[in-house]
Amino acid sequence: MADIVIDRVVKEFGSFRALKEVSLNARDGEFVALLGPSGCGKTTLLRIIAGLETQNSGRVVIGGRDVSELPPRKRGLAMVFQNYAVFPHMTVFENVAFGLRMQKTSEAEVKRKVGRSAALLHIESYLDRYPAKLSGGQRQRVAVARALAVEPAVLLMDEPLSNLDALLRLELRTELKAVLREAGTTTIYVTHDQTEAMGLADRIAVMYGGKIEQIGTPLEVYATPGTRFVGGFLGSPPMNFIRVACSEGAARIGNITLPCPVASSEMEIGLRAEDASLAPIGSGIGFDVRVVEPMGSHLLLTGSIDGQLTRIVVPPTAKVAAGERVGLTVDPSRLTWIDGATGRAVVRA
Ligand SMILES: Nc1ncnc2c1ncn2[C@@H]1O[C@H](COP(=O)(O)OP(=O)(O)OP(=O)(O)O)[C@@H](O)[C@H]1O
Repeated sequence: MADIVIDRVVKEFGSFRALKEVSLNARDGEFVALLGPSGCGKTTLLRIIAGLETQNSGRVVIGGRDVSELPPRKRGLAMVFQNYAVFPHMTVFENVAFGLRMQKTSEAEVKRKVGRSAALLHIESYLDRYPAKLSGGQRQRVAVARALAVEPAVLLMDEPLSNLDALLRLELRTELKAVLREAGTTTIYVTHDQTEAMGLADRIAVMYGGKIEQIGTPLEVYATPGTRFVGGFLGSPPMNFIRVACSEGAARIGNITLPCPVASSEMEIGLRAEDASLAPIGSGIGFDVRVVEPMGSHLLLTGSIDGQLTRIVVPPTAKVAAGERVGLTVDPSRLTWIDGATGRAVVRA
């Protein structure tokens, strides 16, 4: 069993608190993505799990063993970082074999495990080459193959795909997911790329300002954000937030009335761009279209509801022009109600 428990970890750099009592559990074999904007503490948390950084307080427990005081090599984990750290003076074979040789694995076993790992990452055909003769994507595959060759119970990855071009990133992402699922490796993966986190992870921990804002499956964090930050960080375009006042159990938005979950003068309605559709002429919430962008699979409409910036997506064949006022229909059950004062989603009673 290689579950990971991060228990109330605090990290300070001088007087700056980079991690504020962060707790997180990853189950055996689970893939957890740490997602958040630059500076939110993702890398610091990963480095603490790895043992490359020491926390001020809190514990890291891997597979039931408290590793908080152990050096990295004694924690039973493998790591892959973004600047593909392959050794230039070693062939691809020797690079992949590196961890196995450190463990004094027999030659026959080295051959078998390198072969298996290389096959998983599709690098068998260049095992004899040196890294200088490889593309960035191939080098990154070598780094991942090396990490997997030792069959780690826990794999830590920090933006491992960020140096690759978009197509290669997509290809390697898909492979990584399949390979890690097959191997049953518990993985913690740092990224600021929401598509990567959504595509790869069993659960996403969304971080902000040294804290975990929310943790859940990709669908949970996307469809039911717990805070304004999470709703705004996930999704492209991000969730819309429209300020409304709730009185006597109802809020007015555009020219329609919606039932309010709580009585508060300061509420925001979180509306996903794809959760609004065009209403028959003369009905729905008034939406003033300012810009129409044809994106191929859909039209992105930027405009305003009650003077507040709103972006929605509609089918590519929709007849909408900039400067028009159209009506929108929304499904009230898909709206997120945010308390404007706290930024937290309101759970309906
Ligand atoms: N060695 C250090 N000394 C001082 N401050 C640090 C140190 N390492 C990180 N920090 C600060 O801690 C905060 C968190 O940094 P961290 O690298 O964990 O963020 P991140 O979420 O991984 O960001 P990015 O995506 O940009 O790598 C940042 O404000 C950073 O400036």
